Amino acid sequence: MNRNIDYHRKTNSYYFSPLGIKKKTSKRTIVSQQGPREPSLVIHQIRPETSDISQSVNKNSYSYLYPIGRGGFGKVWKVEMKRGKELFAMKEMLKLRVISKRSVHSVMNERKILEVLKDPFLVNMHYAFQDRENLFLVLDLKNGGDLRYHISKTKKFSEIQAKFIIACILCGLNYIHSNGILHRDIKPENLVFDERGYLYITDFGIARVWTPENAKDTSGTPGYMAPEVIFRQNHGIAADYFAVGIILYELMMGRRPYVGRDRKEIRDHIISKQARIAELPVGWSEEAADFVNKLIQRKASYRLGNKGFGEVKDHPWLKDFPWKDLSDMAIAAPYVPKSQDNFDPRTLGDWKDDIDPTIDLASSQNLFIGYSYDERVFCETKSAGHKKSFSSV
Ligand SMILES: Nc1ncnc2c1ncn2[C@@H]1O[C@H](COP(=O)(O)OP(=O)(O)OP(=O)(O)O)[C@@H](O)[C@H]1O
Repeated sequence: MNRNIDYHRKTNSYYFSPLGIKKKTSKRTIVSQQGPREPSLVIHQIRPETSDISQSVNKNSYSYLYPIGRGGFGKVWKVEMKRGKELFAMKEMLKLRVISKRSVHSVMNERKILEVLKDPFLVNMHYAFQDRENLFLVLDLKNGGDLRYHISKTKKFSEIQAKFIIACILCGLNYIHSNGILHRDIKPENLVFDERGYLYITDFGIARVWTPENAKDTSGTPGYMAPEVIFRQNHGIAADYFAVGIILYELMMGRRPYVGRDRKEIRDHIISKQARIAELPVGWSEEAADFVNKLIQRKASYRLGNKGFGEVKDHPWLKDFPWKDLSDMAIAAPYVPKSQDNFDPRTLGDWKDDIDPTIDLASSQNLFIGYSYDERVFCETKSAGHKKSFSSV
């Protein structure tokens, strides 16, 4: 994995660093702008040796086994790499759909961040490439379904099960934070199990490099968003720990502490009252309730985790947790998904989305997520008229 800022002499451009793209000094517009909603494509050249992503891998390098899910832009397939027979999940994203949903920025952001992050507690990316119509990400295959699915099925978890689940999240989160990145969308939908019951963090669409000045925008999912994010204040790693507290609250109580139909209602609840666990559910310890209450502190500076993973793992609830065995994946998980119970094939029906008819097909085909076969270019789309990237956030 490349951990240095990369410099491309010919184009005078800097690319990937451990903290994302540092600086771009050269760009070349290749598609003319014909209307206010059409994309213009800006190509940034990068050196092939700066990346793990090999340009020789493409769609034909895989045998498609069957679809295992449906994302916002296309199907997710279980695939087998022809060379080596390794199994992966392949996320297929229709370029027209990505542009129509103004999500180019988040898709490219995810790809850039996954390029630099590699950890056993994340869903890692192995390859990124495209054909004329689709972008593809080849990811670790995690067959156990997401935590949202399991919460809806299981309702409440035992303390032992919840502790294991939270410990997996904390391991992944600690790795992400130690690379200077905030995930900013930790929630059950973005946590997936493998068949053994280990849990992995996925979806880096709105993750970002943390710097004190830049983390002021509001993004995330209402219900899991820390108050400082909702109120557009500067935020850091404590915002991700707040989401962990909400998840543990949910595993313990079977509901979330701050609910509402929209951001405004949730915001009103947060303003009016500090949620806390006052009554212990049967079978749960005082330490667990204290751990949750400290993580869901509204004020970030008082929140457990504000000073980092060290203080979280020193909390009495986690005091004797076998971290080394967890990171060696040597513990039998106390909650194990039943095989094949995590995916409803009916969700793979036809898309009824409206693809924006004004998007120029030829332009969309020039959207690259990996290297194009001959030019080795990496591309971002900018919205015409405004100097602003398409974005879903
Ligand atoms: N790495 C993976 N291993 C196994 N299944 C996966 C993997 N990634 C996704 N899936 C399956 O595909 C479904 C859709 O995943 P995806 O990440 O594309 O969802 P999404 O967050 O809605 O998409 P998007 O980020 O494109 O909006 C998941 O709910 C899951 O069932």
